[in-house]
Amino acid sequence: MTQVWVNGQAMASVSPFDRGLAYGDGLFATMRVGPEGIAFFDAHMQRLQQGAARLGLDWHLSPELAALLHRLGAAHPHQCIKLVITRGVGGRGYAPPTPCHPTEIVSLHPIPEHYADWQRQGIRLCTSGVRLGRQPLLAGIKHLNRLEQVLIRSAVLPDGIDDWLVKDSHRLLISSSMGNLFFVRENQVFTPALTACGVAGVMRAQVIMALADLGFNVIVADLNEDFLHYASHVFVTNSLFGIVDVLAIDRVNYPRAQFTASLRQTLALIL
Ligand SMILES: C=C(O[C@@H]1C=C(C(=O)O)C=C[C@H]1N)C(=O)O
Repeated sequence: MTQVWVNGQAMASVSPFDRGLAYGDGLFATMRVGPEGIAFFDAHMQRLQQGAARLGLDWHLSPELAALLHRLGAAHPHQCIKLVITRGVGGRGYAPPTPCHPTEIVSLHPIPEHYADWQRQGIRLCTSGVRLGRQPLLAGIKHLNRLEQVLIRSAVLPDGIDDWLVKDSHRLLISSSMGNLFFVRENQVFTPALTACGVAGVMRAQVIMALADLGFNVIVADLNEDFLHYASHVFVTNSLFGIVDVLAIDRVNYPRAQFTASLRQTLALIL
């Protein structure tokens, strides 16, 4: 059974009037536990803090929550810890309560077994018919409103396809259903800007820094569909599967990049 803590209490429940439930009014982080605790813990907390500021949600990491997360991280290597922060209990309408008392939900999960295969073998993507709406106020943060992703993942993947490529309503390339995209061409690596929609993943930020250290010119920009043909290699990142090579998108095939394996090694991402 999934283990869960609500506001530090094991197996406690959440109010039916919690705004996370009513409006998706909150944020979340999905963190991989490596051999030495939660990977990129500070970066995850920083992104939650930035998301909270964007939503005007008065949340700060407390020593108690940090201690619980670190304790779980130490006790459950190679698992996934999910942290959900909501604005807490509110009345019936949209207007946020002041002050708010955020709800913190921590849960422990296995890492999907096929992610190790994805790392070893690479994956194939196919374009989703669901396009993301553009909302700069929410772009980049990992807020709880994920109905677009639910619609994307509700469709049955064609045979031999592992995940969806997701575009926005302007047909710009944004992400896979759950990871950030990188397109390689010679010494340049391009990744979508995510200023109108999408989630700026913690792994994306780590990979951007590591690529710069390796001497790549990393370009964060709006990318149109031409990039599918312009790129010689493509890979996708998220906090659980780390870095996964993309072998094909629709009818375009890509050889695996030489450097992604060593990047996985450098960032300690190997599953
Ligand atoms: C949906 C969740 O998180 C997203 C999905 C994954 C994943 O399935 O690999 C990883 C990180 C998130 N972008 C979740 O339930 O944690």
